[in-house]
Amino acid sequence: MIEADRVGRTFTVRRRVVHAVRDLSFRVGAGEFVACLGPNGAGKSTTIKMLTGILTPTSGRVQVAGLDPSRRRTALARRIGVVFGQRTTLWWDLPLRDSLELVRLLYKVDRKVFRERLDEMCDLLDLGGFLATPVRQLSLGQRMRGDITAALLHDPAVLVLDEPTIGLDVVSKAEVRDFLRRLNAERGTTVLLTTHDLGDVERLCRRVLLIDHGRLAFDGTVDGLRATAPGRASIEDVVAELYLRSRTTPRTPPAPRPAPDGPSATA
Ligand SMILES: Nc1ncnc2c1ncn2[C@@H]1O[C@H](COP(=O)(O)OP(=O)(O)OP(=O)(O)O)[C@@H](O)[C@H]1O
Repeated sequence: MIEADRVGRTFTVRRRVVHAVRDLSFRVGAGEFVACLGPNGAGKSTTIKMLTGILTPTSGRVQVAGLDPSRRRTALARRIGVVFGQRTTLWWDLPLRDSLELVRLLYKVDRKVFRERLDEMCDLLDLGGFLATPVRQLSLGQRMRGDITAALLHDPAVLVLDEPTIGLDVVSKAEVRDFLRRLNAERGTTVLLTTHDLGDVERLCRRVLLIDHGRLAFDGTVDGLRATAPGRASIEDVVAELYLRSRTTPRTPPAPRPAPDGPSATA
């Protein structure tokens, strides 16, 4: 369903080349629920942006739902839903209901289907109390529920979320997680999310991709991730150790230094 094959993305900032993502390869099958972890600046958002067609890779190949995201952005939009926790796709000054109606028009969702889905989302995400509220007046938790609804109105096969629980209180987090778990289990929607909240990982994901310095550092189960730092009590401790190791490990091996009295053989 999602495929990254030796993908790279660079940015040039004041003539300096930043390698945000390097040589990244992974596959996510239909119906999987996968978390993408990594320290700040590791390349997670850049990866998500390439998977959703916002950014074009500078090397390698990406396919999502059988499409090249940057070339088939419109076609892809019909197959995937995207939620950015730090930004809304809703219309700031419109009531949530009108904002969702605009999304319906954009995605050409049949009016009857829209009503059924909205009713369902109102039940599952408890939207009813604030459908008439302008988006700018919504709390972060309400806005997130609105954004998730907007991303799912066209019933996409894949849902990609960038930090969906950021800033949410414990109850809102639990509600969003419960909703995502059910979406994956009952509708079979493939879910890929980035997060710094390891509660999301423990409660939702069977598989973890760990990105470090733009490269894939781990791809496996949550238990497999724990096993990389034996003796650590919690998943937070495991991940903290991995991130600390990453800070102290050079990104590329240092060039061999010649011995003081000239180059030596294999010493
Ligand atoms: N538009 C851009 N222009 C220049 N550099 C960028 C741009 N976007 C990202 N970068 C750089 O690419 C690297 C990876 O950034 P990215 O946002 O993908 O990391 P991240 O893992 O999502 O981080 P965080 O967890 O802090 O959100 C960083 O060094 C960042 O500064």
